[in-house]
Amino acid sequence: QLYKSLHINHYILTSRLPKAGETIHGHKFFTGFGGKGANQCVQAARLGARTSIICKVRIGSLLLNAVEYVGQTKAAATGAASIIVDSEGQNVIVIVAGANLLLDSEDLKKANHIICKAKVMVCQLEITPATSLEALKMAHANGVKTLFNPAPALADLDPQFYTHSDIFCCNETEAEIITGIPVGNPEDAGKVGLTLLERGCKLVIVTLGAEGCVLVSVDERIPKHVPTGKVAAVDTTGAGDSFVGALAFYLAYYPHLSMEEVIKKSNFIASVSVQASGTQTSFPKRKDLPQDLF
Ligand SMILES: Nc1ncnc2c1ncn2[C@@H]1O[C@H](COP(=O)(O)OP(=O)(O)OP(=O)(O)O)[C@@H](O)[C@H]1O
Ligand SMILES: [K+]
Repeated sequence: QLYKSLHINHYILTSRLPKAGETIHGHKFFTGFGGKGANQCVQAARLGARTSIICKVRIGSLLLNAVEYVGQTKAAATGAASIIVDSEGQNVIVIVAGANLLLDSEDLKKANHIICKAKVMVCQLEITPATSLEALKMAHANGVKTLFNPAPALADLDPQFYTHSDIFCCNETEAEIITGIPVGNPEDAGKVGLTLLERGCKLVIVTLGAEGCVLVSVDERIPKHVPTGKVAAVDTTGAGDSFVGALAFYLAYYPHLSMEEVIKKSNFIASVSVQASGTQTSFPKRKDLPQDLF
């Protein structure tokens, strides 16, 4: 399984968010790895998947095990995000994509052997869209299943993303930016799914937070709402990445499960992540989950 994009996150916890021009004291600072690609990769790995990430960082900035292809550059800093969270769980985030945006065709060529032998490739939009698209095409040409998560969303997404994604998985906000259809319930999500099928998608999943997901595909054009169990959410940050990582894990290791079953299991795993704080810190490990998921 393959993923893209990596950030170093700097977290600051404060009692409230600062106003423009204001300096306040925070009570905690810590760093962690982030980036949608890295988060999704971590969730899949915690379920037992063998994963690789293709990314670019500043030369000498960090060494990662579990990373099979790391391009290095002097031209930009490693991607970074500053995340300030107040006592109510509200946050403000600034991301500097940095070296992630320098991942290019040359890097993909060097990683070709990894791409060809993957069962599933997962792409997001935290690297240059053209590079993501090229990676999807390379995977597709080699019979690798492609899972595309158009995050952060772009209004003018290249239409080739639709045809080169075996599975197109977005949340409500991304669905609205991409299709112009505001999503507030499963019915709206169904409309998004049908619109994306018209644009060339084969299978669309729209995630709906506590409502679970809606699934639409060329084989089953009637939108199917797959609800998730009720849980006491403490921090939903990272739920989307936990879901996508779980989805990739099941697609690679349980290819004969029905899509509905795969989504039910992925819903469950993401619902565990919302019951703990943080992003990667909240992603469950296989040994701590009910074994009938595997
Ligand atoms: N409150 C919740 N209760 C149970 N499951 C949840 C909840 N919120 C999210 N989930 C699970 O996580 C999946 C993804 O959530 P969501 O649609 O909110 O993604 P997202 O907006 O990309 O997440 P985020 O931006 O918070 O990381 C949902 O489909 C569901 O399975
Ligand atoms: K969480």
